[in-house]
Amino acid sequence: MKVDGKHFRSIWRERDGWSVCAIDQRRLPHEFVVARLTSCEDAAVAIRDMLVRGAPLIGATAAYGMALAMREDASDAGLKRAYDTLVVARPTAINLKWALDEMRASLAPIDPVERAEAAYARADEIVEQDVEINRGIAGNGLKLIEASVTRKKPGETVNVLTHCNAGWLATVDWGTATAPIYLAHERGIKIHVWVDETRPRNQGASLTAWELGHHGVPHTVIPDNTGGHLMQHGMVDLAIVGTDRVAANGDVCNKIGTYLKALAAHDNNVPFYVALPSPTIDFAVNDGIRDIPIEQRSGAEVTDMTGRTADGRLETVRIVPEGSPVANYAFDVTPARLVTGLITERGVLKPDRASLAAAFPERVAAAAE
Ligand SMILES: CSC[C@H]1O[C@H](OP(=O)(O)O)[C@H](O)[C@@H]1O
Repeated sequence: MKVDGKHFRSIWRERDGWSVCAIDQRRLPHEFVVARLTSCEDAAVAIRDMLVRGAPLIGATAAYGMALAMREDASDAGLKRAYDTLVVARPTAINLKWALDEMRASLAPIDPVERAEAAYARADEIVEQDVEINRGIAGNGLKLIEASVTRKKPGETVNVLTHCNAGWLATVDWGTATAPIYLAHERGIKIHVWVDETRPRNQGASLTAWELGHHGVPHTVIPDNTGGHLMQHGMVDLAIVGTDRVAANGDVCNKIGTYLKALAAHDNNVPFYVALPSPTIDFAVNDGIRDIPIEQRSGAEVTDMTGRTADGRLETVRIVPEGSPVANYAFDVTPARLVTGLITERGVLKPDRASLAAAFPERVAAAAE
């Protein structure tokens, strides 16, 4: 999307034709730094350390990681080593394994001498497919925002709450949860976004607020615990969040705290939507709460905060007493019963197995192979 009028994507192939550029999201919102990935290991570290993050972008980065690997060693052993290196970079977003499976399916059957070129071509397809899918999510989600407009007085603003960052920074472009928001904004609909800061890494405060602000979308950053109060007082017309993995039964895995927002939305009759591209559906998992692996990250993400001092320096400070144990669960799972609908590129679906299978039969078949 736009950064002060200039179009950007979150990841792209450098002009040299082989290295890969990605916005270093650990540096935002204070610095806009573009990192250059030149090896499979670079891609794996970028995913693990959250230089790039967000399920679809993790998948795109892994796809280019496989292409970088094929430049280094296109043998069968090299292909396996690259897959095994990248697939363990983070455990929860299914897009990582989906992208690697797609790359391996394209590369394993062909002559190793052809693999590097084929890998870049397939990775480019995955990148462009993400953008097209997210445009579809935008159009399908827009209908929900337009329905909200009809329920309000003329000229009133539609207030959307979102959690974490499921914006263009979490994908190649457009985002998932933010795609309908950007399209509504472009169509002149008066829209405002309540942005959950999303402790501990503050993807909302640091990334969602940054991208909405630089694209000109009205928004307000709120502490994570504010959403319930806003919903009780009719200040949220709908919630739209992203997801890292949707189980076949419609359970939704997303950033920690999503479940609590869904509970508040259910208690206040606020529509709670989840936006996702079909590669985020895991038809191999039938019970999200039981079977989706929840990443636990370093306690330093909880004990420390990084910010800009009054004189412009970036400083990291400790906010938890030395010696106090911390727990850092990066995701939780919202049961399907709390989800109003799943906004996909093929429409807004009920969060259940039959609806998901009917919309994406090819994904069901692939999971059964
Ligand atoms: C469109 S996927 C966005 C999804 O990914 C985020 O997790 P992380 O920042 O740890 O990669 C969060 O769960 C978002 O909803």
